Amino acid sequence: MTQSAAAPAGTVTVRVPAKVNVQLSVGGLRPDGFHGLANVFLAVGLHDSVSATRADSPRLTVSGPDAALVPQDRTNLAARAARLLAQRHGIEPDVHLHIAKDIPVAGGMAGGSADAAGALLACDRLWGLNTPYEELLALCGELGSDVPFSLAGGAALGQGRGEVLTPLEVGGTFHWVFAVAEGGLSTPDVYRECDRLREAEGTGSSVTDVPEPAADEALLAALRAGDAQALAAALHNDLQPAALSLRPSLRETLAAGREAGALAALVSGSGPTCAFLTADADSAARTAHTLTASGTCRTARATTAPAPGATVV
Ligand SMILES: C[C@@](CO)(OP(=O)(O)O)[C@H](O)COP(=O)(O)OP(=O)(O)OC[C@H]1O[C@@H](n2ccc(N)nc2=O)[C@H](O)[C@@H]1O
Ligand SMILES: Nc1ncnc2c1ncn2[C@@H]1O[C@H](COP(=O)(O)OP(=O)(O)O)[C@@H](O)[C@H]1O
Repeated sequence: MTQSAAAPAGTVTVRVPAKVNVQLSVGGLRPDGFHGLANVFLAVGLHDSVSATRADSPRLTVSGPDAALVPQDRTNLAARAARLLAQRHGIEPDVHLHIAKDIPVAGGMAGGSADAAGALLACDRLWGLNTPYEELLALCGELGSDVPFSLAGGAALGQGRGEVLTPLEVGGTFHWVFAVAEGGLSTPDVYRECDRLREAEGTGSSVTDVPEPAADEALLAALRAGDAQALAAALHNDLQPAALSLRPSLRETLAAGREAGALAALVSGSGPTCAFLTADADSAARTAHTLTASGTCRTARATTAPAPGATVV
């Protein structure tokens, strides 16, 4: 049975970061259709904001240059998050969610996951539920593999399908540039292509063929030390060959960033956004400028990491 929600408030707005995977090691395909991961997430300073306002029925709006690319029906991850939270507390999901979208859509930067985590926290506060953090994290895990990290932010090792988090220490600020591509890539398609490439190489792609992935100790030490050179040497993404196979033009984007002076270049998660680690803020600004002018991406943006997780503003 449902009851009406208590503790009315005006509007609650939550700011949520995008992520880059500094290590994405992909194990074999599990019987449940997911891959076991050693996924080292780093939250970066590109954000969406999710606002929750009381309403008579569920409603969702999206603003920002890429708003048209975001589903505005019940399939939106933010709307799903609100329904899940309401259902767990036996209340109606009557809320107007507004997403101010700045994270590239279908870009391998967990924008949808960010909106889900943001909506969960915003609705929790709007409805006066004050769900314990560990319970919010568990709800995030039900919504998607990357959603718990969007709530947590900072840096973390994601195991299982990425949802089992261990927070990681970061000893400094890292300067990144993100080259945003024209159009997105589907995450399931990229995992499927990874499996296809592994089969074609003759290594096999199932859990019995692929060794269980583990975090790279040198990479974790580089994060702890805030050492950009060491982190650059350790960056690794097992989905990169699959993303490049589906979108060969990304090779030119990666090359353009390296030529512009980045310490290292890699595809962000499932892509097609490309990520460039640079030595400092000046180098990041120069790299972003050169990449934008190169014509190998739609735009390039400089920012820093780590960023805090979902935060009520
Ligand atoms: C690849 C990563 C890297 O952080 O993110 P993106 O770069 O796309 O943002 C993640 O693993 C994406 O996580 P997320 O986008 O939350 O995926 P989910 O909704 O849980 O799953 C979508 C689909 O991706 C595939 N999937 C996802 C996670 C995982 N560990 N193994 C998988 O094979 C499955 O086909 C699944 O049905
Ligand atoms: N709030 C949302 N923002 C963006 N995409 C969403 C959202 N809700 C559902 N989606 C769907 O999720 C897909 C993946 O989007 P996104 O999370 O931005 O990319 P990625 O999984 O590459 O990080 C989109 O193509 C879209 O259909």
